[in-house]
Amino acid sequence: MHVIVNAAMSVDGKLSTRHREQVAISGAEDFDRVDALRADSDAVMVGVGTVLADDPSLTVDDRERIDARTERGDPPQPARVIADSRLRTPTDATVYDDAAETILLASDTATDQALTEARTKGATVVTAGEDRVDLSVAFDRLETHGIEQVMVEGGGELVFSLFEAGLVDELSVFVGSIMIGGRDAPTLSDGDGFTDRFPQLRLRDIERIDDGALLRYHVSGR
Ligand SMILES: NC(=O)C1=CN([C@@H]2O[C@H](COP(=O)(O)OP(=O)(O)OC[C@H]3O[C@@H](n4cnc5c(N)ncnc54)[C@H](OP(=O)(O)O)[C@@H]3O)[C@@H](O)[C@H]2O)C=CC1
Ligand SMILES: Nc1nc(O)c(N)c(N[C@@H]2O[C@H](COP(=O)(O)O)[C@@H](O)[C@H]2O)n1
Repeated sequence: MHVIVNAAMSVDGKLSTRHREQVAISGAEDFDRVDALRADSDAVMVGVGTVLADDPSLTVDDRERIDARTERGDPPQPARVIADSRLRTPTDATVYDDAAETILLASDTATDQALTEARTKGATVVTAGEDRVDLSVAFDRLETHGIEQVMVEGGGELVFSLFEAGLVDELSVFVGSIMIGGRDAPTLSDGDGFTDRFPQLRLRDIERIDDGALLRYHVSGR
């Protein structure tokens, strides 16, 4: 599995405000780059925190990119993958529309009722892990669904866990020219944080986009 994490953060490293309300940090050019990255992926993944905060669509917008996917034999849209141990994705969430396949990664804590509801809404549920989703096991199972490249869009809890598990191959982060602040505002990598064996990244390139900077890294490991 090839895993690319992509996110947009303020100059002070925040993904959104302390209210966890979505902030447009990227400009038009960066959102278009994100659309192209989605189109090149088999799946677009977020944590359930992002679904609850943003109610995202996680779909490709550009018609030509959708057509190019079908021409090469891929589904028109990448699958949407949500790390959602207890199946908290609301039944009226946009990810339950029929625009793309939706795969919920759950753990053993998901109740039978929640499993039935999610499946009734049309989602595929993949169970991995006792408490939280075991991301390594879940990714192995996604590979059996033909998913070889995943683009992860956040949020900070999920990004930390992926780095902690050594599952990230590439990171691209757009640094927008705004300051958000707030000790409780989500950052690019939250979770418990690292105290040693910090993940090592190698800067691949820097590009000016909109009024910000796109930083692209290879992840070398811990
Ligand atoms: N600027 C940007 O590019 C982006 C900004 N955002 C912002 O980030 C915020 C949401 O981020 P955040 O709250 O961190 O939420 P996340 O999207 O990272 O979701 C976190 C949740 O995922 C579930 N989860 C399941 N398995 C795991 C695992 N192994 N490791 C970690 N989490 C797991 C957990 O819930 P459970 O235990 O119930 O399963 C956890 O609470 C919002 O404010 C959103 O607007 C989000 C994405 C991109
Ligand atoms: N790349 C990027 N730039 C920003 O400024 C953002 N706020 C985000 N947020 C992510 O995009 C998702 C919304 O996707 P849809 O447009 O609804 O498909 C959101 O959930 C975050 O993951 N990303």
